[in-house]
Amino acid sequence: MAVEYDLVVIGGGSGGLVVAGVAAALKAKVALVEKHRLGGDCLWYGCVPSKSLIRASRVAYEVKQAGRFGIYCNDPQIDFAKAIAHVQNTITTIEPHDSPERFEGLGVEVIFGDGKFVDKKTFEVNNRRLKARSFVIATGSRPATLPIPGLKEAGFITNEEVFEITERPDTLAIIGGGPIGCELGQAFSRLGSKVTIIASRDRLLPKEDPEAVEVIHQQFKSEGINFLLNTKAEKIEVVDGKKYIWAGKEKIVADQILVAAGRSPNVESLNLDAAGVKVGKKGIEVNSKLQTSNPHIYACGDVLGGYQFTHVASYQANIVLKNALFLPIFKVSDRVIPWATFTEPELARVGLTEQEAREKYGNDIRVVKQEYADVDRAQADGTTAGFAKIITKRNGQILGAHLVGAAAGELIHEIILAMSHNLKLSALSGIHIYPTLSEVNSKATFAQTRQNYEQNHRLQQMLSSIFRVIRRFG
Ligand SMILES: Cc1cc2nc3c(=O)[nH]c(=O)nc-3n(C[C@H](O)[C@H](O)[C@H](O)COP(=O)(O)OP(=O)(O)OC[C@H]3O[C@@H](n4cnc5c(N)ncnc54)[C@H](O)[C@@H]3O)c2cc1C
Ligand SMILES: NC(=O)c1ccc[n+]([C@@H]2O[C@H](COP(=O)([O-])OP(=O)(O)OC[C@H]3O[C@@H](n4cnc5c(N)ncnc54)[C@H](O)[C@@H]3O)[C@@H](O)[C@H]2O)c1
Repeated sequence: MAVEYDLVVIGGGSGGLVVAGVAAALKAKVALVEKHRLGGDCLWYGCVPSKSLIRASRVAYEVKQAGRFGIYCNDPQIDFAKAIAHVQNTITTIEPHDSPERFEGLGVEVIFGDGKFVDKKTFEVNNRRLKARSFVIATGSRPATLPIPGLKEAGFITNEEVFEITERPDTLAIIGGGPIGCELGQAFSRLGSKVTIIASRDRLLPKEDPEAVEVIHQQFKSEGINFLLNTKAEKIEVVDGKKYIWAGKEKIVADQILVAAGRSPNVESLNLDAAGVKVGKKGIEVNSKLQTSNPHIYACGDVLGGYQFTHVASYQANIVLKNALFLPIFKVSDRVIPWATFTEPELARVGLTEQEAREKYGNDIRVVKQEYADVDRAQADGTTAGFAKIITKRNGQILGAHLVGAAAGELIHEIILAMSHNLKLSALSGIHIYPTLSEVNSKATFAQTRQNYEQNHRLQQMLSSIFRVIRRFG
């Protein structure tokens, strides 16, 4: 039976927009169904506003720290509402890139509405029944809710409200020590809030290399950010307009509570049972071709509950659109998935951690660590905290890298490129501009070469003998 569309995409965020835009550019007939507004979490409540607020807070911090360079300023006067205005202006400037007009111009039919599947091949929205060769679910995620007694009654904010408050809370309690809790915790602290992060695990950012996280712990302590580890918020009460949070042995008082304790996939309203699409504990289940349990329905992005990043949603979107429009032969690989947490210092990673590499390859691995303090530019900039840790197989094949330090989120791209092209660690030894922070990568390779040389006693003896002989002949 003929169908109206090649592709119906549900959800117009980082994943869905890539699928819809590229498919339309390839001349496929595409409908994009969005329940709210195009752009998704990244534009409205995620990457864009958080990085804009972080920038404002970094300026405040640098002004406060300027004395160490002999530059004396009064403590910065912080107009919080103006910092938020910078955040909102950034969104407004970027938004046209994700606008319905732009996508309609690309040939996508944009339909606003909250629809549902009625059977395995039909999606219904605004009383219209859309039939397509393939569907893509890219509905993203939302903040996970916490069953903490008193939380709802006390009131709280999540990433969906935090970028719109115009009054800075004097005291802020954050539940969750993941990337949202840490990025926003540091930003609010630098903008003048007294911040306490309540984290259920034994360290902040538990998905990251423990040594790298220790650098963040030290920085947070030095900035007066309070964080409680191995602690859960247990109950909340409001007394005289203040929120009191019982957490382990502590009772924290806060003007505002930010919940950042993980994500839930947006699947409930889609009637996925009718479509034969299975949902697991974390999100929609897919195979390596990103097909759901119904092979004509694909899914990508946060709704899978896997790596929840904009660039991963867009990587997956590119696989989905090829499989959905042409032949389902393309597979995702998680060998080279990078990400960065934009605290200061930044923390970036790609590939395996040291522990994962040891579990997989036993003693066939090498770990090389290069401190920022040995990089001249880091000394000049006064950004000496941190290191690059690169994990390789004995033959030099790069398995993973963890950078914590200034501009780590930029510097890791050299390693991502090397890993993507299966280049060995030695590929990073090429000429690097002096003095730049990127020398942290080339110095790591030299450190590895030096380590190898120091362990190779035969080579050292041989060279010694050769030079002895050469010296005899003047
Ligand atoms: C505070 C914060 C900071 C972040 N910072 C970064 C960062 O620095 N770097 C990074 O890579 N990632 C970051 N992320 C993660 C990033 O925002 C997400 O991984 C990314 O947006 C996921 O894209 P997506 O397409 O899966 O979902 P989204 O971009 O959220 O898009 C989903 C879309 O589907 C729509 N939708 C939902 N339900 C339905 C329905 N039933 N019908 C139709 N439409 C529906 C939504 O309205 C939305 O437009 C951050 C996230 C947060 C919360
Ligand atoms: N720079 C970036 O790329 C960036 C920035 C922010 C968010 N993100 C994405 O958004 C996702 C969601 O971020 P997140 O920080 O909400 O989630 P997360 O799941 O990564 O971290 C949440 C943390 O909260 C803890 N937690 C859960 N329940 C708790 C409780 N009751 N009390 C105390 N702690 C509790 C968890 O142990 C976990 O460490 C991230 O995983 C990431 O994929 C990315």
